[in-house]
Amino acid sequence: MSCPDPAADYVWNDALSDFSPVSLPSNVSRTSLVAATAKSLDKLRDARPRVHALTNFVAMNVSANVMLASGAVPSMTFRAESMPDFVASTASLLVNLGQLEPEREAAIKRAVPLALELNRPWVLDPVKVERSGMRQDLAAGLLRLHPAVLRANRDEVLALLGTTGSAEPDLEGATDTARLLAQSSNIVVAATGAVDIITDGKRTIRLANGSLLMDRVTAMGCASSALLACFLAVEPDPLLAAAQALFLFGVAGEVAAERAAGPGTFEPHLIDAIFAMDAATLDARGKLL
Ligand SMILES: Nc1ncnc2c1ncn2[C@@H]1O[C@H](COP(=O)(O)OP(=O)(O)O)[C@@H](O)[C@H]1O
Ligand SMILES: Cc1ncsc1CCOP(=O)(O)O
Ligand SMILES: [Mg+2]
Repeated sequence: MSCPDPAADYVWNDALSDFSPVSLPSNVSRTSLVAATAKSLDKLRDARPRVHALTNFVAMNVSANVMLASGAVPSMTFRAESMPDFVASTASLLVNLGQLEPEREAAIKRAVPLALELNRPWVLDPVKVERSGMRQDLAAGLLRLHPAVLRANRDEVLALLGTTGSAEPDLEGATDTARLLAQSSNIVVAATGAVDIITDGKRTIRLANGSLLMDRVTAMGCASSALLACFLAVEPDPLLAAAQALFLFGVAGEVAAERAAGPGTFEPHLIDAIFAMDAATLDARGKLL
């Protein structure tokens, strides 16, 4: 049975009428991305920040393990009344729209205005937004509140731009599309796929690591968004936080794919590879386009 939170709609509608855009600086090289990713991982492992993830049941377990492997400490309650306590003490927040049962929607509408008020960076993952008008409406409202980063696959990016049809087949088209959404929403967009495109509309970083197996194991996108929330806890520039998280995730995915016998054994190898990641491995494998 759902548990409506009477405060949620009031706080939510109030928040929608009051947002402030972010402003961003410039320039990233491969060498600096390797060094910055390793540095952020050191910070995560030392400080062990707590990161609150409002995510779906399919993704919870793998996301929590990916977060723990990075050094962060996950919390995942989606009880609306618990949001003030959990958001006040979190370093950053993940908002994932997968499954989206009423309890989690109420928690999201309570948590996001609190995160904005308390200056906690947050990530939006608009899971399968192209398939549901209800999810479209919620995602559009959330985008107006300026998440630090939107992490979405190419179909989701297109849906948020209001375009129908399937994702751009070519990289330049997909890059233009991601830039357009970043500019029109004034946020960082991390459009994942075989190549991850991370852009604030001016600066763009494209990462070509990862494995085909990541498309054959459930909730890899959700787990990448969870890892991104962890990096927002230690890296203040959202473009760099997104690039570092997806760089780590992609390189760890490649390492895992070499060790796994198939999708069934991929996930534990991925978690092991994140846990053991170092600057030398990032440097040896990192591919920027
Ligand atoms: N064909 C592929 N080759 C390499 N990496 C991939 C591939 N497909 C997805 N990935 C990686 O898997 C992760 C999840 O991305 P994606 O599949 O786009 O998300 P979602 O599960 O939300 O659709 C990202 O880190 C992405 O780089
Ligand atoms: C909610 C849900 N339903 C099917 S898969 C899934 C989890 C999301 O998966 P992904 O992160 O790969 O988009
Ligand atoms: Mg997804």
